[in-house]
Order: sequence, then structure tokens, then C-alpha cells
Amino acid sequence: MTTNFSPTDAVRGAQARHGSLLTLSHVSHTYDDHLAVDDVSLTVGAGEVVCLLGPSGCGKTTLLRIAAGLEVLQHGELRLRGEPLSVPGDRHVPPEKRSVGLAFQESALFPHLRVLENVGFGLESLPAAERRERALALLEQLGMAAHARAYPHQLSGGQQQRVALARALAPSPDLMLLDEPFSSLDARLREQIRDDTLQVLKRVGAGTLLVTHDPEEAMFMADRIALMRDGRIVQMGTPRELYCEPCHPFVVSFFGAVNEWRGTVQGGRVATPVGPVATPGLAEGTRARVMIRPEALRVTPVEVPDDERREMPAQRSQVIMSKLLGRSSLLRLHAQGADGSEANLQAQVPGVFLPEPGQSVALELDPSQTFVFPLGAGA
Ligand SMILES: Nc1ncnc2c1ncn2[C@@H]1O[C@H](COP(=O)(O)OP(=O)(O)OP(=O)(O)O)[C@@H](O)[C@H]1O
Repeated sequence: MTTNFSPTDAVRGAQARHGSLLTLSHVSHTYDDHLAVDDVSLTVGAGEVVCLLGPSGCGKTTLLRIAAGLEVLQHGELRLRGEPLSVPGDRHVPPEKRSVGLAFQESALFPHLRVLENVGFGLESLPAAERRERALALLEQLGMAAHARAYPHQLSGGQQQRVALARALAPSPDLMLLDEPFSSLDARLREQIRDDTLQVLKRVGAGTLLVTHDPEEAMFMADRIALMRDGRIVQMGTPRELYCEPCHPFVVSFFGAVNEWRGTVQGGRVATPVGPVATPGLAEGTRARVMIRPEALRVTPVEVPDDERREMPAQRSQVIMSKLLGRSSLLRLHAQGADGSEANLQAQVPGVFLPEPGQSVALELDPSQTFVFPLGAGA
């Protein structure tokens, strides 16, 4: 792939990560009586990709529309490079004056312009040859160079989405605001295009606020993720921090199905059917919720002669069912602890591992993917 970005891009790329580009402070937004965004503060640094992640209706798009100027700021502060973009009841810089790149779900291409002209639309200040070269380079980056002469109606939804991305990126805005930019792409193409998009964003050093409801997409794209629920940010941090140091049960469960167990803290631990789990920071006697990711369970087949089964209570766990998912195998297990406690659990192990139903197994816990919260926290 060839690229044709200006030296300014390279400088901005190198300058990435310095200073806050976009700042939202205590932003709230109400539609009629409904509080859609509730006291949200966040920053996007230069060259940083921040993902707004969360379930449908949690307020992600509203926040992005406020940043874009498509919604008028009602409460709080909004600054770009330190300058106020909006002051409630007073100043409102319109979207076209914010020098940000927008790619929203509904962002339409100009139907009467070819793909190349659509992408070059915001580059009038450049000489024609340079405009064309830059637009083509972006189209190539996003796998659309072969369609440069096509009209939008001749493209699929996913192809149109890629052209919209290229058009938003073309003027090299400092800030990109992207709302579910890969939603019309099928799974394999999505991986490819988001990889290409991330490379372009990093090369040009654009700070980006990207809305997605897909945790894997956020993990891949983001330097930092803001995980939202009911209009508020529940946790903001790097993908690793959210996945490995979740501050709340909602954060654990948002990244995939988990096994749950409830128990009482005794001697700094909660007993579970797969062994004791340490409970640092929880007082003795606290009722606790233990969340065990499926990949936290290490499963080892054990051969137990029938006449010995009764004498090996810790190894009485058994496979109920196993399924191949492709890159990993999913097991449903019946776990039985040394203390007699029982639970049906789910384990996910890499590769092809398909023990027969009824197979006895030893289960071991990876504590780094096991989390404990006081019962009631985020119930
Ligand atoms: N124009 C509007 N008028 C009234 N209510 C709205 C409007 N836009 C959004 N809402 C409501 O505000 C809340 C937040 O909506 P928003 O679109 O910001 O959520 P979201 O997290 O982006 O959801 P999704 O992932 O489904 O797009 C929702 O309850 C929604 O129904």
C-alpha cells in the first residue's frame, strides 16, 4: 500500500499523545424529561483513540452529537484545544466550524459526486493534483481505490461507510468523531477495515472519539475506553484496565458471559466449588459476589476409577457438554467442591478441546480473571 500524507501529518503523528485535545466537563443532556447524559467528564488527547462503549440507549451517540455540535450543549463545558466550543445558553460553534471529521451512521455521501470527488470535497484549498493524490491514497488505505470512479448508489452499504470514513479523514482534522463506523460491514471485512482505519488515524495523529457497542471493537481500537451505563461513565481506562481491573460487576459482565457464585468472606476468602477465592479489602462476614470468567477455568481431564470416585471429592467435577467455537472450545461443567458445594459452570479454553460428557476433570482457577465484589455492588 502506498501513502501520500504530508510532512505535517508526520509531525502531528509524532506529537501525538501530548495534551488534551477535546475536554468534556460535567456534561448533562435531557430529552424532554429523560436524562440521556448524566454529568459526564472525559478528555481525548492529541492522537488518542477514545471509545465510548455501552449498551443501547446509554447515551453514547448523544455525547458524540454534543461534541460534534449536532446537539446544543445544555449543561457543562466543552472545549477543543482549550477553547470553549459551547457555553450553555450562550456560545455554540456550529458543526462545520469545528474543524472535526464526522462519520455518523447516517452520514450521506453526495449522490451526484463520484467516490473520488466525495473524498476530495473538503480539500478545495489544495491544488487539484494534490487533492486527487490525497483522496486516492486514503481510498487505497481503506480498500476502496478500485471504486474511485463509482457513484455512491453503485456501492454497498459497507463500501459507502468506508468512503464516508475516507471523506472525514481527508482534511486531516485534529479530531475525528465516529459513530459505529464499521456497523454495516460483515465480520471479516470489519476486522480488516478497522485495522486499516486505526493505522490511518495513528499515522495522521488524529484524536478520535468513537462510539461502539461492541466490546471487542473497543478493545482493539481504543487507547482508552469509557464504559457507559444509563448516561454515566462507569469506568474509564485502558482496555487492559477495564478487562483486568474492573471496578464494578457491570464492567466484568459487559465483556462477556461470566460464572457467578455468592458466598461469605471467611478468613479473607470465599469458598467456591472451584476452590477458595481471596477477597482483599472485604471485611469478614461480608456477603460477596464472585465473578469467574470462562477463560479463568483451567480444565484437566482426570482418570478416576469408578471405585475411587467417592474418595476424591475435589475431583468430582464433570463435563456436561463441549462445543467447538472455532478458535476456542466451550465447556459446560458440573463443578463439585471439596466442601460439597456444587455449581454448573462454563469454561472457554483455546483450541480444540472436546472432552466427552461425563469425563471427570480437575478445575483450577486463574485468579487474574476472577473478581470479587461485595454483594449489592451494582446488583
Ligand atoms: N432525539 C431524541 N429525542 C428523545 N429521546 C432521545 C433522542 N435521542 C436519543 N434519545 C434517548 O436518549 C437515550 C440515549 O440515546 P443515545 O442515542 O445517546 O444512546 P446510545 O447509547 O447511542 O444508543 P444506541 O447504541 O442504541 O445508538 C435513549 O434512551 C434514547 O431513547
